[in-house]
Amino acid sequence: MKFKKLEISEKVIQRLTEYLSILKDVQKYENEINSIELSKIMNTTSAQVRKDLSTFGDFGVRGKGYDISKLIEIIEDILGINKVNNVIIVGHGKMGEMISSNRNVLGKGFQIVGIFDKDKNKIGKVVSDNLEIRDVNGVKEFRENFCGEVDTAILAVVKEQAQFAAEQLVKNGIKAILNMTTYKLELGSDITVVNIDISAKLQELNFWRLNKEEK
Ligand SMILES: NC(=O)c1ccc[n+]([C@@H]2O[C@H](COP(=O)([O-])OP(=O)(O)OC[C@H]3O[C@@H](n4cnc5c(N)ncnc54)[C@H](O)[C@@H]3O)[C@@H](O)[C@H]2O)c1
Repeated sequence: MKFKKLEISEKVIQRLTEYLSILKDVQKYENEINSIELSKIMNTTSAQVRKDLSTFGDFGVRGKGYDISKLIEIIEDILGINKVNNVIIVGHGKMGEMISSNRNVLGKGFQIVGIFDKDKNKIGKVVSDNLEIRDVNGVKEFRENFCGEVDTAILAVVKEQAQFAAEQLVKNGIKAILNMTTYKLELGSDITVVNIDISAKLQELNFWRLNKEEK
């Protein structure tokens, strides 16, 4: 089933990933959970939980709650992680290496199938899991010859190269970019971009730390 972006807010998807993580923990000792219990762990209201989950269908049983393993299955299906998604890393500096050398960072449903850089001194080097760093100019050929879809890239180039590198990726068929750079990419509306910025998150954290109300 396809969901229209306009109908679903980013926050709902963010919460969906949080529900999944909580459900996986709770599954270790419970088979069912109701919206009140889930809302307490999420620090939200039960109405919010019911509203979020009802965006995607009618999963709960009135008076009984949700079957946890079924709900996990449904959320994984919605997030498309019940199958393996192929991902390439573009830019294998400190950040790219941190990701490629620690596959756990990707979690369930994703595998790195290619690593690309423009640095001639890096190209040809074999890094974790026997993946060779390839020339970034070879993304198109790589995608065409790979047995499976490769639509997603993690962009970890220097900020100054971000827009150029992203445009090249799009020209070569990439449809979704996890943007690790702080550059605000401008790409067509058919391209999905999600930005990750640890520094911005720390600033946000700091604001809330400084403005925390005393209990
Ligand atoms: N998301 C975060 O929270 C976070 C944290 C730290 C750094 N960053 C950002 O991540 C990016 C990478 O940082 P780093 O410390 O790994 O930098 P780095 O200089 O160590 O590595 C950058 C790599 O990108 C390669 N590169 C440059 N232009 C390229 C292009 N057009 N195509 C392919 N490869 C190219 C370089 O050869 C190099 O290997 C930067 O934009 C940095 O600001 C993000």
